[in-house]
Amino acid sequence: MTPRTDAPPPLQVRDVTVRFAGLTALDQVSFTVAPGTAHAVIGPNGAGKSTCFNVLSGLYRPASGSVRLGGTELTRLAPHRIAALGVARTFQNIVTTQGTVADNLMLGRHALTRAGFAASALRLPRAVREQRDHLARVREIAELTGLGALFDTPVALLSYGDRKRVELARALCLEPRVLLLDEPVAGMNAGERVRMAEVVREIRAELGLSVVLVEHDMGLVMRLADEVTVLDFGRRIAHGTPDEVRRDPEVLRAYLGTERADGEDAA
Ligand SMILES: Nc1ncnc2c1ncn2[C@@H]1O[C@H](COP(=O)(O)OP(=O)(O)OP(=O)(O)O)[C@@H](O)[C@H]1O
Repeated sequence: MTPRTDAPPPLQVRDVTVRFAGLTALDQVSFTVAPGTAHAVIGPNGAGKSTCFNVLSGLYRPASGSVRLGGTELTRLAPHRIAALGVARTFQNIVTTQGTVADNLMLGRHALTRAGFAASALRLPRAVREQRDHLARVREIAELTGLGALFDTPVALLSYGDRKRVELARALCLEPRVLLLDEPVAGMNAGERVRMAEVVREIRAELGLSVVLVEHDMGLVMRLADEVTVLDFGRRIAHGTPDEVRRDPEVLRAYLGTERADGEDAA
């Protein structure tokens, strides 16, 4: 019910390979997300970033390799089991259009609800108390993500940027120890991007969780990430701090003609 206070375990990705028919979408990819750090996975279109995220969250099962959260192997677990272990994700495309911000965040608490359906429906005292505690925590998460003033607003009335933050807040309602952010600023305007970057920084500082980020916005990646893994055609071609990867000749080559790894568009 209360926020998790223990440090997140390391997330270790080792030699992960994913094949679709004849195509190797991930080819023996390895990286480690150290506890409490922000780790970005970047690369040109088709590099394997989404495939990597889908492996981490249990939507895809790799042909070989392992993903371990602390001592627990994740690759054989269903997505809801992985979420229950404290790995929550957001999705690129917003699907939320129904209910208020509060309703959506309470849905994010579902997996943490102990009182059964019958107890809740009958409004038994334990269920009522649990519901009240969840609502209080959900309100805190709304404040933390800048949604406090919009708590009772229907999601359908929100701007795109605010709705993306509802998605983020809903993932936080699982009290994750590792947060997977799939293109968190895709489709946002400049102001919304800055706001989202601030929120991600704040939630990391406040909740001490690890963040794994897939993102095309290189400026955001360079500002937020402690470490960066660069994929190209399913292979890891570089790895290091933002400063190290932005100078890496392989990375510059991979991005040539698409975008530069230093956050500037290629001329
Ligand atoms: N379900 C699938 N079936 C077949 N091929 C797939 C599937 N998902 C991804 N691929 C292929 O695997 C490769 C990696 O795709 P992926 O979506 O992981 O790349 P990405 O780096 O996320 O790209 P983008 O930046 O364009 O989202 C691509 O060649 C893609 O066409």
